[in-house]
Amino acid sequence: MTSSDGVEYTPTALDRDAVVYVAGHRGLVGSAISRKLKQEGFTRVVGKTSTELDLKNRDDVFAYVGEITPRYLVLAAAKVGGILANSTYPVDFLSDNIRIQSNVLDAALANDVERVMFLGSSCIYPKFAEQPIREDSLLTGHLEPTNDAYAIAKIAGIMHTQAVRRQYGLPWISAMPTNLYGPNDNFTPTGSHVLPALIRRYDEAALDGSASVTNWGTGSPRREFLHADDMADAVLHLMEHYDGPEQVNVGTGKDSTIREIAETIAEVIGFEGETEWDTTKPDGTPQKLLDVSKLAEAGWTAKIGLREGVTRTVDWYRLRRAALRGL
Ligand SMILES: NC(=O)C1=CN([C@@H]2O[C@H](COP(=O)(O)OP(=O)(O)OC[C@H]3O[C@@H](n4cnc5c(N)ncnc54)[C@H](OP(=O)(O)O)[C@@H]3O)[C@@H](O)[C@H]2O)C=CC1
Ligand SMILES: C[C@H]1O[C@H](OP(=O)(O)OP(=O)(O)OC[C@H]2O[C@@H](n3cnc4c(=O)[nH]c(N)nc43)[C@H](O)[C@@H]2O)[C@@H](O)[C@@H](O)C1=O
Repeated sequence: MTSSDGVEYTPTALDRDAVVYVAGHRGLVGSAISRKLKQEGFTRVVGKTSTELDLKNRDDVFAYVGEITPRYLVLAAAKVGGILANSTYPVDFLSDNIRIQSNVLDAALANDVERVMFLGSSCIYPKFAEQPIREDSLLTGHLEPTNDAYAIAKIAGIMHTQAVRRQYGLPWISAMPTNLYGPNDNFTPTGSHVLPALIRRYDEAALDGSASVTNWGTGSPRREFLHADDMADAVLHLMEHYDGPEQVNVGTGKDSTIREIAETIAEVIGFEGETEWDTTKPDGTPQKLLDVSKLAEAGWTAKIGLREGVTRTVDWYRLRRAALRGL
C-alpha cells in the first residue's frame, strides 16, 4: 500500500515476539498499553521509569534504545497535567516535551525502529475549531491559551513523525487522544485532570460528610472522555490497521458538560451534598469533541461507556486511596 506521502507499507499484525518499547509504561496511558500488549501475547514489552532513565537526557536515551533495539515503539512518556498545571508551568510543558519526544524519536530513527506511535492530544486543535473536530482543522486557528505551550510541543511531535515518513520512508504514525482517565491516573489536587480530581474530591467529601464541594470554572465546558483501556486497544488497532501521515483522532464521539460529569461522579461515589462552582478558575476551551470518523473507517470504536469507566476508576481509586492521598 502506498500512502499519500509516498510511504510504502501495508499495515499488518505486529510480531508478538519482537521488542516493543513503551516509553512512559507506568503512566495512565503507557500502563494501559503495556497491559494490553501483554494480554495480546506480546512477550518482550519493555520500559523504564523516569528515575531509571530521564528521557530529557539525550545520551542516556540513545544508549538505552541502542541497547534494546526495539522493532516497535509507543511514545506515551510526556509531561502531562490538567488545566492549572498547564497554565502555571508552560515552560516545563513546552521544553520537557520537546526534549523527550526529540530524544526518543531521534533514537528510534537511529535504530531503524520499524513502527512508531506518537501520542499527541486533542488540545493541538484551535480553541474555536468547528465541532466535532476533524483532523484537518490542525493549524487553522489560534490555540487555547491555558495549554498553548503543551500543544505546540505536541504539534512538533506530529510534524516529527510526518518528516521521518517523508525523509526516510518509515511508516510512523500518530494518534490524538481526547481527555483520558482510568487506573494509574494522576490524582493530585493541583496537577490532575478534571475526572480524577473530581473522583478524589467527591470521595473525600463523602467520607468527611461534607455538605458541599466546589469545582473549578462554570461547569459549562464540554469534554469527551475515553477510558485508558479503550485508548490502549485503539493504539494497538491503529498500529496494526492504519498507515498514513495524518494524525488519527481517538475518542468516543460523545461529549458532556463538566457539570454532567460531576453529577455522574457524585452519583457513583454516593455523595448527596451540593456542588458549587468557583468561577475565578479557568474554563479552558469551551468544547472539545473529536470527529472520530477516520478511526471508525480504520475499524475501531470505543467500548467502555462513561458510567462504567467512572465506576471502574472509582473502585481502583478506593483500593489505593490512602497511598494516593499520602495518608
Ligand atoms: N491524560 C490525558 O487526558 C491525555 C494524555 N494524552 C497523552 O498521552 C500520553 C501519556 O499521558 P498520561 O499517561 O496521561 O500521562 P502520565 O502523567 O500518567 O504518564 C506520563 C509518563 O511519562 C513518563 N515521563 C514523564 N517525564 C519523563 C521523563 N523526563 N523521563 C522519563 N519518563 C518520563 C512518566 O514516567 P514515571 O511514571 O516513571 O515518572 C509516566 O510514565 C502523553 O503523551 C499525553 O500527552 C493525550 C490526551 C489526553
Ligand atoms: C487533556 C487536556 O487537559 C487539559 O485541558 P482541559 O481539557 O481543559 O483539562 P482539565 O481536565 O484540567 O479541565 C477540564 C475542565 O474541567 C474543569 N474543572 C472543574 N474542576 C476541576 C478540577 O478540580 N481540576 C481540573 N483539572 N479541572 C477542573 C476545568 O476548569 C475545565 O473547564 C490541558 O492540560 C490539555 O493540555 C490537555 O491535553
